[in-house]
Amino acid sequence: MMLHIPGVLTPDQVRQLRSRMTPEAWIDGRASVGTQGAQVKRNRQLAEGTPLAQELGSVIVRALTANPLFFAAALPLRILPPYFNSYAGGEHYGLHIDGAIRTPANGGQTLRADVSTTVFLSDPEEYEGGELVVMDAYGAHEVKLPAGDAIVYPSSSVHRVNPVTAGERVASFLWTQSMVRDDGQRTMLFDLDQNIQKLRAQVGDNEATVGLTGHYHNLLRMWAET
Ligand SMILES: O=C(O)CCC(=O)C(=O)O
Ligand SMILES: [Fe+2]
Repeated sequence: MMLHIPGVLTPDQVRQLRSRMTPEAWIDGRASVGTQGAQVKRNRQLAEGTPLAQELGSVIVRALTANPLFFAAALPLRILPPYFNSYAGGEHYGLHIDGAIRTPANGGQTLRADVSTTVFLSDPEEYEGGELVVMDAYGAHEVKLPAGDAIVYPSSSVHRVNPVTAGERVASFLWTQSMVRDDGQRTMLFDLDQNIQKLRAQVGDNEATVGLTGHYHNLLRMWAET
């Protein structure tokens, strides 16, 4: 499932994060990638594990974990400390797949990447190109969102970032291990959850909505690892 989550960060939070990213903080993005990714990755990132990356990353993690849509879609068990990237002057990230197993720079707990997230920190008007393109069985999906919005997509999908031909595209990206490993199961749980919530808003709670909520939790009980 691909899901657009609007307003994860407020405009003020975006401004504050951006103001901390001074030019000298950026390093070659190939520092955090395997050999295949290194051949197609041309961008810059904040160095992993530094106090700056940790501080800015914790703003992103707090905002995402407090967001009901992110929680319902990703069902997070563990979140790797977020990364920050910048693309300008034709920089891009060619077709690749995110590695399955990730260990934080500071030696924290290893996780399995189930859900990939990009939080946009530049508005679409600030740059040309730079679309995140995610492939799935239904084709190629181009994503370019307002600053503060996020996209989540399965880490199992091949994707790329188109060259940024003018301006600068700044984003945060991160990997989540979900309590539910399988994207199809997560999608079913998300759809069920969202429809139960719609129903409860329309008719309030009754025996049927309680029963459906029970069904949601029983599926989660069947599929979740904690
Ligand atoms: O910049 C993005 O939106 C995604 C970056 C990406 O795919 C990666 O670093 O693996
Ligand atoms: Fe990626």
